[in-house]
Amino acid sequence: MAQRIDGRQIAEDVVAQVKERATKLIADKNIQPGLAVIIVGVDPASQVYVASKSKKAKECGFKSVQHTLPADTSEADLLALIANLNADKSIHGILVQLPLPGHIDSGRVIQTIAPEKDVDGFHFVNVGKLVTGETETAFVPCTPAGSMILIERVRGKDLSGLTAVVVGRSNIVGKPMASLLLGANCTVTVAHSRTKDLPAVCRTADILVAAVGRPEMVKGDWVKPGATVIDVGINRISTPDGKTRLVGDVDFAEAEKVAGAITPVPGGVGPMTIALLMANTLVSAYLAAGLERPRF
Ligand SMILES: NC(=O)C1=CN([C@@H]2O[C@H](COP(=O)(O)OP(=O)(O)OC[C@H]3O[C@@H](n4cnc5c(N)ncnc54)[C@H](OP(=O)(O)O)[C@@H]3O)[C@@H](O)[C@H]2O)C=CC1
Ligand SMILES: Nc1nc(=O)c2c([nH]1)NC[C@@H]1CN(c3ccc(C(=O)N[C@@H](CCC(=O)O)C(=O)O)cc3)C=[N+]21
Repeated sequence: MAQRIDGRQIAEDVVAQVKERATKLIADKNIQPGLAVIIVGVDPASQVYVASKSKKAKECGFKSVQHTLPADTSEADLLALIANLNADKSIHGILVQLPLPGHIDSGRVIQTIAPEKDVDGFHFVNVGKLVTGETETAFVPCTPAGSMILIERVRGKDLSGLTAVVVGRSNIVGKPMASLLLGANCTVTVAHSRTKDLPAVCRTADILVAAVGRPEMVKGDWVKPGATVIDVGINRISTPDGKTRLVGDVDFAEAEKVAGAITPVPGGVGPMTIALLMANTLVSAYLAAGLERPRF
């Protein structure tokens, strides 16, 4: 049976480090890291995530502000709020919860966030830095960055020469995940909906990352024996008793019989995403103070 990677525990370790360094920044420099989260409209699932982000930020000793805007907020009003937060010295991180309502151009919104406050790592400047290896000053998207920490906990820091397969090519998860693995000297394949014989491609992977949004798509016989499996998927499905439950993109019951190590859903990548958001906000505050970048 595969080792179960405890994302909740590892996320707690990261949060504890963030909190310690935030306390030091406040004591030594009188700078309190500040995170602003913007949510437009009231999607229940988004509200849960946003609430847990604000709670974690407070736990870390950050200033935490939340802007909840009505679903019919104009793009101009949202851009004006971002401009205010860009200019606000007490705010080091700005996160606009995605997806946004259809009448708002999310690309324009993301590119309006000052790159040095873009703790999601979605701005072109940060994307470019990641792809070119400028990781000293880049913000790396939280989900892939958190997934890398989980991979390193299992395989060690040296991933050179390992074969990695990332299923999914979104700008939020798949592409930055592939960049990080390539930066770590893995041989990387990015698979997607047009990939031929996906099971065979997946079976080549020493490290298999599933970021697809299809409940339990990756089956046990897609997994190379001993592989490290990172399940990014968060899918809410209905059960026969009329309730709902969260499942990943990997068929956990099957895959854990074959994999060397595997993340559960919930309790795997999800908590790491929130922990890395805190880490990125701390990094932003350190860089704004002219201090050396903390590493996680
Ligand atoms: N744990 C966390 O913190 C986070 C979890 N998530 C979850 O991760 C999952 C992926 O999110 P995201 O990247 O935003 O999703 P997107 O919908 O943006 O991207 C999905 C990707 O999967 C590919 N895909 C879809 N169907 C198939 C298929 N049948 N076979 C192969 N590839 C397929 C798509 O291919 P194509 O490009 O060809 O369409 C696309 O590249 C979701 O479940 C989401 O909820 C997301 C963010 C954070
Ligand atoms: N600008 C932006 N940045 C994001 O990072 C972002 C976003 N928009 N939009 C939505 C997605 C999704 N996302 C998750 C974060 C935490 C969990 C998480 O903590 N999940 C728990 C379970 C939570 C539950 O029970 O519902 C777990 O997996 O254990 C999941 C998903 C961040 N996202």
